[in-house]
Amino acid sequence: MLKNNLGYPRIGSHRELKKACESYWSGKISQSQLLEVGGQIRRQNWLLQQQSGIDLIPSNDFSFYDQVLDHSLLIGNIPERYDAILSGNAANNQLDQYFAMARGYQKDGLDVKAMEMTKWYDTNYHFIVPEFVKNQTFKLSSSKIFDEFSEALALGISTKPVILGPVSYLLAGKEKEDGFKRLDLLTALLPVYEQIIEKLLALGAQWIQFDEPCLALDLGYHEKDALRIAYGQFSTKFPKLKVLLTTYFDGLRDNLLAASQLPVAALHVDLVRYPQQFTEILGSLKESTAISLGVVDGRNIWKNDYQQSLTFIKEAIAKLGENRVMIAPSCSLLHSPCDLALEKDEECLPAQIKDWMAFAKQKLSEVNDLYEISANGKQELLTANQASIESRRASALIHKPVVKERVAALTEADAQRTSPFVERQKKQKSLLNLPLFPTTTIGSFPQTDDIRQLRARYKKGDLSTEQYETSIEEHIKSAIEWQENIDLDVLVHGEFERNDMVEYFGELLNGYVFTQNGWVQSYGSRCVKPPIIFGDIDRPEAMTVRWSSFAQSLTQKYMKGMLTGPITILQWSFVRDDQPRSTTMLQLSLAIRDEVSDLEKAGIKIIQIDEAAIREGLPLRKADRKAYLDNAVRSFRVASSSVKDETQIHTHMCYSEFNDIIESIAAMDADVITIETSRSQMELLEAFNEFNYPNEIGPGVYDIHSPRVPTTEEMVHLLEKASTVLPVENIWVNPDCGLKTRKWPETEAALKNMVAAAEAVRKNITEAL
Ligand SMILES: Nc1nc2c(c(=O)[nH]1)N[C@@H](CNc1ccc(C(=O)N[C@@H](CCC(=O)N[C@@H](CCC(=O)N[C@@H](CCC(=O)O)C(=O)O)C(=O)O)C(=O)O)cc1)CN2
Ligand code: MET
Ligand SMILES: [Zn+2]
Repeated sequence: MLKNNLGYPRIGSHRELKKACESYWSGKISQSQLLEVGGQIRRQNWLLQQQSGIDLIPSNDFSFYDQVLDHSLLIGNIPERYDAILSGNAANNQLDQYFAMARGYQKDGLDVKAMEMTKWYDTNYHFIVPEFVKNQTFKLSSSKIFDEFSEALALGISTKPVILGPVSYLLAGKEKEDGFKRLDLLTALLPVYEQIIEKLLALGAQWIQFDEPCLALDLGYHEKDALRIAYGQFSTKFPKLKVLLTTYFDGLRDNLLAASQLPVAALHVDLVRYPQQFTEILGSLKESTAISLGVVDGRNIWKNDYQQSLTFIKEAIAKLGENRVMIAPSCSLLHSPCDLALEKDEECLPAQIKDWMAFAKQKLSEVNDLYEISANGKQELLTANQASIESRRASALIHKPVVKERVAALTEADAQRTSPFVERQKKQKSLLNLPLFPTTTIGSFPQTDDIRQLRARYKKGDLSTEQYETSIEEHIKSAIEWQENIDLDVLVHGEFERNDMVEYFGELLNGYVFTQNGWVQSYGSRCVKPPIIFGDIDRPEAMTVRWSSFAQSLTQKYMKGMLTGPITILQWSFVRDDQPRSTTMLQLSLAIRDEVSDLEKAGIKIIQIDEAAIREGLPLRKADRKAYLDNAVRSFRVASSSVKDETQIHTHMCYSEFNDIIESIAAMDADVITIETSRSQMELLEAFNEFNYPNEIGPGVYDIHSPRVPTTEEMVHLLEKASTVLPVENIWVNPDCGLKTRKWPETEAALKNMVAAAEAVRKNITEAL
């Protein structure tokens, strides 16, 4: 029985990789220093996994930015526009070209945009979307996967290289030209995979892990056929190769036969997300195929219930024999924080609650424990585990009857604004009196080192509350003056008091605990520290009113109140697994609803409730979507419907492919929605157009994930494009998302250009009339 791990967090337990990458990008360290940090992290991870008793230790799960982008380089899928990065006198090499693809490049007389980025399945991890053209060719173009295998081997560890499977890779990308389908490229792609396999086998690899998470999606005949062709071909050409095929994030369901009949040495399944089909899977495996049991949750932080996992392990052994069973986490541990042992602050995380948890490092031990219990009869490990599980189950900390009663008492009327949108719009237009194409931003302004240090010093106790709040007020004051100067129409306070749009609220709500070091990669060097919901949620006191009313008191212009909505708070927290997500979401809705009412009472006329993560939380399988969307819409409406008609409710969503959920977006009935659209050149608006989306929309006119400054002309162009599909009186002008990750100089330049673009478009329209 092998102990298998699919992937380990690569950020380093103190975010060493983040710090090194950002230092390299700003010219503070050399490339060789950056490479050295990468090497140290890999070494530590491999040794840790070895010490934890893992047999199948992954390599090539490390990445300086994103593993999908690494894969595009591996197979030589580099869009032509990035060729320029390597030529000329800039002395760039492949790593710089790689970062240019991820982040854009605007120096040495070059101006190249970043590639599109989007969410990886239903996670908060973002990948760089592969681009495909009609006569796409592929060519082995990076040695990373081989170098890392050799590097581990030099440490005495024979790893299992991890590679994104050809079908999931093709499906993750986008056609950039008409006249072909990306799956047609399989034939051109497979020879490069074969070269990779051949080289890895020559280096001594035994197992190769092929990730095919697309098996968790609704697949048609062509996709299943592509899997059959690819893995059929690998097994024919490489009889010695041991393929470990993985699927995760949902069950196989109707893809069971498509997966179980593939000629692979082992099939990994996610038994946390979808235990229902387990017996059926065991019964349908080919005789030569082993099963890797994904029993330890790679997506949440709760301690594994050994008793429950052991039932799977026992059943698998009984049916297949020990040699055909592996124990594993459900998916790559990329999505887990690194090490629970680093949490030492009882105020953030009380010992009693900490005892219920496991982070990546602890999850490796859990895999090992499960092995020790089932193979070596170490019952004491089971006894200790069951004591923790039982203490959580029976804990009085978790349950608050008043909260449960309030959720149970919610009515239809609680989820309903007073008047329909058309009437609200009239009242709002006459009250707010904004120009056509009103300009605004999404909420946050740059989180400078200054502000982070301020927060860090306050947390440490080096600053008094008064000193801290005075400094935050100064930041707000100068942000408001600054926005008035560049002549934005609707202002924001800048979110300087927030570490993160979800963590901040988690810290202010009951029912949450949080960590000091529980970082998880979101994209590139950006990490999040999801707060943890362990019990029933309520709001002890107003959370944002103090800052919003202070900000509003400084200006005649309208200030947007700024909240994170229930769907997003839930999606970006680690959630309890002892009640349905929809129940927790409604508890959050009520907390936000009370905050909305308090903001309105304090005189705030525009309130934005961010639902950045609505699309990300959408179930991967169509069959599950309606229930999710109904709950999500209801939750948003409960959060937003207490206000009078004149109060304008905004929402904001990022990375959204809305085509399939546009009805639900409309059903949320926000007066204004701001969305990400710029990297996809407003493609998205077609869905709003086709559906005749009635409410107001701010299609983002520039990409904030890149430091590149957009020109006025390109934003005018995007706004004109938007005007052809949307009624002009419904269009707002704003960036794609918040500006917290940007620096002030580029923010200033970009927003000035944006205001100029709005003015130009207004002028064109007036002249045309
Ligand atoms: N939860 C969440 N998910 C999201 C987003 C989001 O905003 N939040 N946005 C979308 C894109 N994803 C993003 C994810 C992270 C960040 C981001 O900026 N993260 C920050 C960390 C934010 C944070 O919590 N900062 C804390 C802690 C800061 C810190 O690093 N402190 C230093 C000490 C202070 C210093 O001297 O710098 C330390 O602990 O070492 C704070 O500001 O208070 C980062 O990686 O740099 C941005 C976008 C989608 N998903
Ligand atoms: N109000 C938030 C901000 O501007 C919304 C971000 S969505 C990831 O940062
Ligand atoms: Zn956003």
